[in-house]
Parts: sequence; C-alpha cells; structure tokens
Amino acid sequence: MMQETEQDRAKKLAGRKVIEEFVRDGMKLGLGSGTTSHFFVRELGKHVADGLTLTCTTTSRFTNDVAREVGIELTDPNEIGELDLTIDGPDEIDREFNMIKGGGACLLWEKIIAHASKQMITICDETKIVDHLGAFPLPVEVVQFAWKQSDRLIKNALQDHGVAAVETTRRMRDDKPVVTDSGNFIIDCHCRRIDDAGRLEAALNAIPGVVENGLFTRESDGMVVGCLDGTAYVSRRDS
Ligand SMILES: O=C(CO)[C@H](O)[C@H](O)COP(=O)(O)O
Repeated sequence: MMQETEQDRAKKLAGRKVIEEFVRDGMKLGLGSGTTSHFFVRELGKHVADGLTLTCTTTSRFTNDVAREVGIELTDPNEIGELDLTIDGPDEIDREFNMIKGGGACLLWEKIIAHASKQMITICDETKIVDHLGAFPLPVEVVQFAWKQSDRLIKNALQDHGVAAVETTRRMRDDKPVVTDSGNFIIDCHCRRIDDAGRLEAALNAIPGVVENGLFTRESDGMVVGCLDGTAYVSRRDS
C-alpha cells in the first residue's frame, strides 16, 4: 500500500468539503478527472450508498470506471441536459480563477462538461494555487493529421502572446504518443509564465487542428481548497 501524503490528505479534505457545501439531493452533476476528483468521486459514492440521489455524467473514461466502481450510476452526456454543477480539479489555478487543466489529458471533455453546467467548482489542495500560470506545461489537444503543422502554429501563437523561448513537446507515455479519449494528441507547451490567459486561450483555439487547450479562464465559479495543515476553505469568484 502506498503511503498517504499530506497532499493526498488535503485533496480528500477538499472533496469532503465540496460535498458538504455544494452537493444537494436531486442535482445533476458533472464529475471531473484526476486524482483530486477521484478522491471526491469515491467520497460521493459513500453518500450515494447512504441514499443521496444524483444524476451524474463524467469528464473521462477513467472517471467512468471510478464512479461505477463506487456504485454511482452514469447518464450519457447527450441525455442529461443542463447540469447543476461540475466539480473538477486544476493543475494550476491563480487568484482570479484562471486555470491550467489537462495534466491527465482530459481537457476537452472537461471543458465541454464545465460549459454544460450552471456552476463549476474547482477542488484542489493548496499547492495548486499560483501567482502566475505557466510553470505547469500548458496542454493543447490537436488532431493527429499534420500535427506538426499545428505544433508550429501553436509555437508562433505563444510567441505572439509574449511567451518567449517556448518549447513544445508531443506527450508520450511508454515510448508511444498519448492519445486522448477523443483520439487526439496532446502538445505540452513549456511556457514558464502566461500573462493574459484569456486572449491566449482564444488564439490557440483559432489554430486549425487545435481541438481545445488547457486554459480555463471563464469556467470556475469558486474553489474549495484543502490545506496541508488539515483545514479547508471556500473561495468564490466575485460576480
Ligand atoms: O485536468 C485534469 C485532467 O485532464 C486534472 O483535473 C488535473 O490534471 C488535476 O489532476 P490532479 O487532481 O491529479 O492533480
């Protein structure tokens, strides 16, 4: 058994707190991807077993497996209609609620489900909060056809948006390119610092071959943060 780290404990705290503060009986919920979301889904499973009624859909095949394992029934995203709430984790989040997501290669489904929801709440441990986005490589999902052309245009767009000396790499695992749940590649952009994330998000999505990118600048309505000292807090976006 792997030993639980302080960070794992903080992620679990965020998962418990988001259920307490935001999840209500009868809701239609979007379930995020990544380790923090999976802690939350496992916790949610206990509430469902105790009688909480929810209609849920997920943001990845991996989350489908976790949800089913803990007894949460899933509804096809085409059948569920508008969701009340999506709960998902970031790779980085700044104090204006701009995020980088896609460390688990699920950014496309995550963005679709976030936009299908009336509200999105981000859950994370405190190490995910940053002053400036960009230390975490920004994932961009591209179609496989002529991906090197998209890659070249992505580099140009990053430079045009003030990201200097940027390197990009096609994501690999076990010597094979990572293929997303939608059959695309991921280009990781090693930016170091991103200023004006909103403009960059739109510019990247305008490149032919780019399906979506991991900048989420409008989605999160609030965050629930688990801290390493064992406390948790909620922070809401000013409307
Ligand atoms: O965007 C994601 C997957 O595409 C994840 O939500 C993100 O990578 C956070 O994961 P974790 O909770 O494991 O740090």
